[in-house]
Amino acid sequence: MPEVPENFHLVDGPLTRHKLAILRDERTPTPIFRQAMRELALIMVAEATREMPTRKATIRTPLAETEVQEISAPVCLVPVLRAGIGMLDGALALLPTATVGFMGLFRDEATAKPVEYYVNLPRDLAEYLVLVLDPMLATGGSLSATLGKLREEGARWISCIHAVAAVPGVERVSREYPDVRFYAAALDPELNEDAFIVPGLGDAGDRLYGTL
Ligand SMILES: O=P(O)(O)OC[C@H]1O[C@H](OP(=O)(O)OP(=O)(O)O)[C@H](O)[C@@H]1O
Ligand SMILES: O=c1cc[nH]c(=O)[nH]1
Ligand SMILES: [Mg+2]
Repeated sequence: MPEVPENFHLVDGPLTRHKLAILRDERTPTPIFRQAMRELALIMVAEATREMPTRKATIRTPLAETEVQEISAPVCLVPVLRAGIGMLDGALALLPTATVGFMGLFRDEATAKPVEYYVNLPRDLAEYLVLVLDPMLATGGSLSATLGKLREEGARWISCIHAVAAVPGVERVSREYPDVRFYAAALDPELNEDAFIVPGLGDAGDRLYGTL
């Protein structure tokens, strides 16, 4: 395992490994791939919420008054289109009251640089705990652009959730955004000449939506 930055968290266990095995397998058909991505998102989101700030509240159970803890701010989920949508349903299963913002980017095939085509974020982003959803972190270009936009819009507390991250991308975004937390179920060593993650799982958007 390469040395990882402090703000990168590998979410590793039998269940994430099992889901990843399904996602990585080139024989996995689209509906099963989509289901495994949703399930992996559930696990990853549960892990990322562990660092969310909480506040005390007093409530009554049917028996007595007691002190409880609540997540202290509203949550905004930001899937990076298209592939991030594959994690949205799983995230909403755990955080059903979350607001959803959208970041539309695709990588130019020739340059691997992100091209922005749609942004729709809530006003007052500073008020939210922001969870970015994108299955793949390759060169880090798309995530860097996303984080730049979120900061511009005022976001302060941000965590990012990925299925597979590659070392070059993790090094880039963790250096550029040391106060953001990054979670992935796998950390893959390298990119190929087309900037695809190796071994990776291929093009996550194409595999989710059958556009191979
Ligand atoms: O770290 P990077 O090198 O920027 O690569 C990662 C990006 O590439 C993929 O999106 P893609 O451009 O394939 O768009 P899609 O989701 O619409 O398929 C992926 O979902 C990330 O957003
Ligand atoms: O390996 C990769 C790299 C970028 N985007 C993907 O979907 N897969
Ligand atoms: Mg794609």
